[in-house]
Amino acid sequence: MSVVRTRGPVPVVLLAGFLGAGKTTVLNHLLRSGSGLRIGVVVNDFGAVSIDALLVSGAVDGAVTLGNGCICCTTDADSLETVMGELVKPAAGLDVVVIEASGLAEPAALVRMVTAAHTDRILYGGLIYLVDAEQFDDTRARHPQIGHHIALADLVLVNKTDRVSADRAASVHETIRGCNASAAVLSTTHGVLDPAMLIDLPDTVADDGPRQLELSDLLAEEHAEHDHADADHAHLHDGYQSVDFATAAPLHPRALAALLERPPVGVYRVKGVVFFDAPGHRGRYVVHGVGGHINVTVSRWAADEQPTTQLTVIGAGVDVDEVRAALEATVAGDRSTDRQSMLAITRYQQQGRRAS
Ligand SMILES: Nc1nc2c(ncn2[C@@H]2O[C@H](COP(=O)(O)OP(=O)(O)OP(=O)(O)O)[C@@H](O)[C@H]2O)c(=O)[nH]1
Repeated sequence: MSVVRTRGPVPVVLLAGFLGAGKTTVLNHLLRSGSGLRIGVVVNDFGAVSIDALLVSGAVDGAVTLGNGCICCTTDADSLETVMGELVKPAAGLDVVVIEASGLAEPAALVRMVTAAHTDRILYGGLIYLVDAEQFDDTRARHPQIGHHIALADLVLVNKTDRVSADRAASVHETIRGCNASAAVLSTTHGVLDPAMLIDLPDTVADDGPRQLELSDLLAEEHAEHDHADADHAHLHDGYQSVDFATAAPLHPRALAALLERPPVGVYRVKGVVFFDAPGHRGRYVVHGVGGHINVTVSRWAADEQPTTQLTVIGAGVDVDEVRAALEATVAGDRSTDRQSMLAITRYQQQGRRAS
């Protein structure tokens, strides 16, 4: 499908949602969809190292990483504004900029940063909020403030509907409707979203329409409640820790599988790129662990890419030293890696198999 190029200000769309909901998957789908839309990308990760930058498709017109923690707090508004300013310059020739927030970012803070950007080249293009259909109830029970995040969204994607029954999906839609009666709510699988939605989010692009008024009300309300620092409005990332791990040494597949299958207490998310030195398995393995599901894909290393491992582990109340030790224990060292031991990892190449 081809998309008509926008003129004038460039819409900046926020893509948010809890850890592992599928934000990078959506982004990669949009980038590979062949829509003709030129998409600039800003990625932000909770950890100091941006794994998402490694996982975003190579075919990006403009990609910038904002590292060192959630954009909503640690990265200052000025650097985001500078990055957006560069991407929306006419010379960049972009039709839309998508900011993929970290899975623990506060959407309200991000919306404020984009709407406050002082340039007439930037148009706030709206908030796309993803939820993981299977994990939604549990996540919301742990983090009630997710209801406030959904309230700010223009489009809510109920992703991973392949993992739930139609009734479950309908019940998630109903809960979302209870949080936000005006947003469009769509079910998706593997983040398949029509790229045209990016420049035509419902009720977002009008400068002075009712949704804009509603948005400022919501932001003001969010701000006021935030000041009260009640439990609901603690930042999502409060209490979460991340541990980054990088090594040029190959990992041992069984040791990594053990970490993914039985992660240290509190770990919710593991993601990264992994190098094994097994015959026939020297490719670029991308591994994901999200709330008990493990998924592995393999591709070739780029010609200029040095095979190395980079992993990030994120969890609440984790013992950082224990996680670091568990990560270090995945290095193969003297252990030999044969085809047989690779089965411990390749069995998860089947989409989203549960750890067993
Ligand atoms: N079964 C299934 N798996 C999915 C779907 N969408 C994404 N995934 C998988 O979910 C895992 C996490 O996806 P990501 O796109 O990395 O999630 P994310 O929201 O960017 O993660 P963070 O940036 O860590 O918050 C990956 O293994 C994806 O392949 C889906 O619709 N169905």
